[in-house]
Amino acid sequence: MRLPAGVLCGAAGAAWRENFPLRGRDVARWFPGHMAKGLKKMQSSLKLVDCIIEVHDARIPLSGRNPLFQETLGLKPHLLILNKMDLADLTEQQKIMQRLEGQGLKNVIFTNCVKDENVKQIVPVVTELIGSSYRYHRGENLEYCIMVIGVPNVGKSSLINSLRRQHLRKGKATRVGGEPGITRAVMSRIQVCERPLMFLLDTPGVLAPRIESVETGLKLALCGTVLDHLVGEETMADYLLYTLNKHQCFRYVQHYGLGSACDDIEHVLKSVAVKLRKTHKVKVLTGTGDVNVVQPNYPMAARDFLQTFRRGLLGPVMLDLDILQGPPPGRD
Ligand SMILES: Nc1nc2c(ncn2[C@@H]2O[C@H](COP(=O)(O)OP(=O)(O)OP(=O)(O)O)[C@@H](O)[C@H]2O)c(=O)[nH]1
Repeated sequence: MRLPAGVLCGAAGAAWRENFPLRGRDVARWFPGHMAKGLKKMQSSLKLVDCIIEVHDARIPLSGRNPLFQETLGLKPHLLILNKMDLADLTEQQKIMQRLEGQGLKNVIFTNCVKDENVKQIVPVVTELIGSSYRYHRGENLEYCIMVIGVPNVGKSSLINSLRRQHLRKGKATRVGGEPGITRAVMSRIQVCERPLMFLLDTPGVLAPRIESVETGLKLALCGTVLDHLVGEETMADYLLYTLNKHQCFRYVQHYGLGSACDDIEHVLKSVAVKLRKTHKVKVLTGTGDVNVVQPNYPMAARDFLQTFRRGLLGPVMLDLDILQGPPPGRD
């Protein structure tokens, strides 16, 4: 594993890396066939749709949304759901809302679809949005049809299931999974509410054909929207460590019993592997013959570090803090 230059280990407050050497594999071009097909089908079904709910991850409220959605589906009333709020540090929520408003996004709700938090706010907002728009193609039809869109793994299916629990007291209608790309069948039409009679169309997660930057790709990958092996788990673990240190989120130190915070991913993963007993013996040839050396299992340690983060056990984070702390667009 290559080590980043200028690594520092020490107590909280030490100087952390100012930037991340961007050496991820090309995340920027992951656009599998089912996504292209999905987007086409979504466009062709638009005439049936009264409103669009776009679900995105609350840890990256300002980056990683698919610009194709705006270009191709932007004709309908739009509600942005920032889901997984339980995993996000929302200290700067006001600033986030201001930035989104600057992008023309006025209807935004933060949710936790596992615990059904804030999900009850959605139907009234959608009803209001549709009421104030001209449903020229629907005439007297009193059914509401909403399309749920978003990049993979942000909780689109979970949102539909949560709405059903809240309004119909019914269980799962659509499959939920921890890996991106679970929903592949386009356009399952699912009832979520009786009054008003509301149906949601679940859609497959669609990433932009070109992600705007490698850093955005890494943030999307940390949130689980891109398959881990496409980026490389050890690169992602290093980006995670870099982010946690930069944001002074040192819960990982206690979680893994590290003694002190550290900016050296090799050192951290070694300690993680030892703690998890994920080590193996390798034969090393020396001048006096073969010697068995204990080697940490870096890939397994990296996987555990990522999964622990995604479960929220390393504390809430705001991966777009760099954007929030920078100048608003158009003022640099
Ligand atoms: N912590 C947390 N996890 C959530 C939340 N909502 C969904 N999840 C989890 O996120 C993962 C993905 O959820 P899905 O509902 O399958 O996401 P999706 O957007 O439909 O995924 P694709 O089908 O890949 O596009 C699952 O493991 C869910 O349990 C939330 O609010 N908080």
